[in-house]
Amino acid sequence: MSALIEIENLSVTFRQRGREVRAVRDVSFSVAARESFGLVGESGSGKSTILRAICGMAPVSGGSIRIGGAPAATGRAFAARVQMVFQDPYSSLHPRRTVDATLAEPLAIHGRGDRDARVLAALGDVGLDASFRFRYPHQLSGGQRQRVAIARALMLEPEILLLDEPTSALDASVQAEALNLLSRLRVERGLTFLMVSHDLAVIDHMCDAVAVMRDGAVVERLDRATLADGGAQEPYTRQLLAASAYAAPV
Ligand SMILES: Nc1ncnc2c1ncn2[C@@H]1O[C@H](COP(=O)(O)OP(=O)(O)OP(=O)(O)O)[C@@H](O)[C@H]1O
Repeated sequence: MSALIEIENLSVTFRQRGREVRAVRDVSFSVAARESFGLVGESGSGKSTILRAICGMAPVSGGSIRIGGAPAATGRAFAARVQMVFQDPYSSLHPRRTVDATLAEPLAIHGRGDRDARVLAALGDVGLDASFRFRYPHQLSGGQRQRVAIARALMLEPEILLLDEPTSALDASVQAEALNLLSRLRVERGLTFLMVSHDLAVIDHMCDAVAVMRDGAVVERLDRATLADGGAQEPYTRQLLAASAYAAPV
């Protein structure tokens, strides 16, 4: 099976006040259709920048990003295939827009009909009943807000979700519910996930394979079984494992 997401020798360089920050250095990995792939690493290692580069929101200075064999692009057709869910739904949802308006917006932009039915179905898909439809973000809990953000990302029926620490702003119990919701939606809709987390327990729960990043580069790639067996080779990965709450099964 050919890869759905192919990242080859990707470099991203920010220029700030005459100084260059090489946030991503020569990174390569690929993600098969319906796979869930994780990017882990400490803060500042370049994980979010890779997701942003895929969406055309970071200055790519080398290498290539291909989606379904074609160069990643911006624009409507791309947005319908690839959607992003951010860490903090409070800042990613418009404070003065109701849930209804938030969910209907992508439909209007892309000229999709059946507005009301699609909005209600989307709410149901993320476990929210119709009473949430006309609420504003401040009238929702953190977990409910993230459900709305996930529903919005799914409105155009994308193939790929880019998930940037999607549950790290949530309490532990709510976090588990949101992860279960994402897992269920992935299976039901045949989605492909590329997920950033600093938490190896989350990655272990969600991902088939993972790339470990440090200083903008991938230091190790592991599949889930190797991660769970404590088979990481790189000292840096072992440090991350030791530092996270993650306990490998014995
Ligand atoms: N717009 C920007 N301008 C300049 N430098 C940036 C910009 N965005 C990110 N960087 C830098 O790029 C590097 C990688 O940042 P990135 O956000 O990708 O890391 P991360 O691994 O996702 O970290 P975190 O887990 O804290 O989100 C950091 O050194 C960061 O300061």
